[in-house]
Amino acid sequence: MAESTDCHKAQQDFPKVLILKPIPFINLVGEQYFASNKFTFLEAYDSSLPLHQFLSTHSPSIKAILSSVGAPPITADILHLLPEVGLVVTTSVGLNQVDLLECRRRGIKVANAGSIFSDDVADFAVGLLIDVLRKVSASDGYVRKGLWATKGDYPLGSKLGGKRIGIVGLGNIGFAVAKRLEAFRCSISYNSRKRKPHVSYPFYESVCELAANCDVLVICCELTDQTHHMINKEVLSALGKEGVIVNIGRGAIINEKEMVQCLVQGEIAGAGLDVFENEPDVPLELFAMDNVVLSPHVAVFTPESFLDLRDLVVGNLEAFFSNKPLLSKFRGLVIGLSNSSYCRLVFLTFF
Ligand SMILES: O=CC(=O)O
Repeated sequence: MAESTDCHKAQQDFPKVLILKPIPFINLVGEQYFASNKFTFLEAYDSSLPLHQFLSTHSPSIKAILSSVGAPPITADILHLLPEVGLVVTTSVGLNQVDLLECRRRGIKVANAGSIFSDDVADFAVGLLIDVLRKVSASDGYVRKGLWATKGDYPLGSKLGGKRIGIVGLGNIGFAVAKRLEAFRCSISYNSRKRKPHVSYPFYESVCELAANCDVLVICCELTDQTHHMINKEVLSALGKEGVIVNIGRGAIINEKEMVQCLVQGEIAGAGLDVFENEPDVPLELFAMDNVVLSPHVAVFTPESFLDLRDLVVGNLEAFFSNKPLLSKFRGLVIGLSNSSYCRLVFLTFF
């Protein structure tokens, strides 16, 4: 009895890691998956208290935050209520839900999911593209509705091989998409914040110019103030009537209203979309289009990648609570691949 009381007390003394919203797909592995004997989680979403009150009540014990896609943003206001926080770790690659500048100002370290999901996301991007070009989902629907027997052949799709692919954001994921599409004999060019010195693919400084010289745009960049609505009517018109857009980045990188208009008016040929501006809401017009393939923000990972995610997230938290550097594996990738998120991570963890 005394032992269990001691154990309970020890747990109460553990530093707390705040979670604002359940981690996506946590049901695949169970809540205990990220457990450790170095910290305990504090789940704000289980409390009946209003968030601000909850945070103020627990603020002295909250030393870190675990965030994820779709979780409430980690804003300057939230951080202001949590002066003891020294680390924000995310299960996502994207860090758009975290106020990075405020973290830097407060000396808070930030760690994302690094390259763990790059292969999964890249596979999915290629899958979406093949689906749009070769009408896989659309012809599946045709067969299921019994239309093959009554209406005859379904229109043929377009060949992937030989297509000119424009990668927007040549980070880890962009590279993985490019490598896969090279194997399909596509030609690759890219737009990024800066030309990559060791990359031989043609670089376009303007995304509009890239679009004008490509058949397909694959959006792989981060959502930032600079990339918000970067893909607009002008870019889509430059892509042209035969052009296809694939988005596995973030919905708001595309001006969704203008993209829908372009699709309705046949100003581009099709789209493969895993992300949307106001998830889980998807513009209704898209539902009726068989040149558009839709998925519910699932490109990101597979159950197989969860194990690596656990090692990285728990490893980063344990390292932080043991006053050790965040996982070195992570930094190595950062420097080698110069993905923009990683560069930020290096910046934030080395200041
Ligand atoms: O979209 C998913 C992620 O950023 O991990």
